[in-house]
Amino acid sequence: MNVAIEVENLVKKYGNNTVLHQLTFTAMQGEIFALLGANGAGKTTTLECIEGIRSYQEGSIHVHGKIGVQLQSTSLPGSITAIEVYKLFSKWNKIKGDMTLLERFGVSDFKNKQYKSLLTGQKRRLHLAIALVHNPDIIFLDEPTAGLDVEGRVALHNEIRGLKEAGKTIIMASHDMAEVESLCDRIAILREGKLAFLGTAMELTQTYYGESRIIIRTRYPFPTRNLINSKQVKTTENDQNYLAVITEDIGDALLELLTILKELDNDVLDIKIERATLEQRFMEIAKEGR
Ligand SMILES: Nc1ncnc2c1ncn2[C@@H]1O[C@H](COP(=O)(O)OP(=O)(O)OP(=O)(O)O)[C@@H](O)[C@H]1O
Repeated sequence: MNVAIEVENLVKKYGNNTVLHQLTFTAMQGEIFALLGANGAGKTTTLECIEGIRSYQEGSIHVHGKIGVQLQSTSLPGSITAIEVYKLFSKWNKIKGDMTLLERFGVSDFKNKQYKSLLTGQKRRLHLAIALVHNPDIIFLDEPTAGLDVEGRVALHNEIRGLKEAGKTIIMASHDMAEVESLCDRIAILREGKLAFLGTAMELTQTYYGESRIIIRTRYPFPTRNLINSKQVKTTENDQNYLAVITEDIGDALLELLTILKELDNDVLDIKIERATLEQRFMEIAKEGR
């Protein structure tokens, strides 16, 4: 896999306020890469530095390919029609706009409507068509499905997957963890302008000192006094034949629980393990930086 974007030791200051501190990461060609962080963490600043519309003080950025940027909803005049917007951007890119893109994103259905009267989903589809007009290699999406209904969301997610299949690199900022989990190959989490996490969604929920919950249903009640000296089990909830324990080590805790149950000649009827969700993990890293 080839590199699409290389950001190395990026430092950005607004006046005396340093908002990006030696930021380093790489996005690969053909991956969907999420840039996450709490408000003010530096996502927009990072994207704008990569897009080349913001200067920075130190470090380097290398972008390997043509970029396309999805506009924010407020960026266009209200009286212009959808087709005029599309032609304007085609002209700006010195190309004859590919009208099949309008069909593909359903823009043709509302091409003569004024921008101000478009629904949120229509605006997003138009913005995506504009971002793709010059057939870019790397596409920047900012909250691509915010404000869309379920149907619009699913349709747009399929389009984004289609772009990836066509070999495009997608860099997206999103606050929607379900969207990030289902779409993105890798996630970078910024906290106060520093990289707090870089990896897959799976790594984000699995690797960690995070706590998990083991819930066991047994044939007979489980006397919790058996767990008083346990190193693995932090807290327990016990209700007749249900036992729920919190642990940082699922393997050892499970082994210990099953051994005790065996000794007591108690049967296990069901075991359920609940891990931290992506949302919980994101909150921990983005807010506390653990
Ligand atoms: N034009 C500017 N002038 C001065 N400070 C700025 C400017 N733009 C952003 N900042 C500051 O830089 C920091 C990072 O802001 P940025 O908008 O990049 O964060 P963000 O993660 O995109 O936040 P959000 O999720 O709210 O969009 C914040 O402290 C913000 O106040």
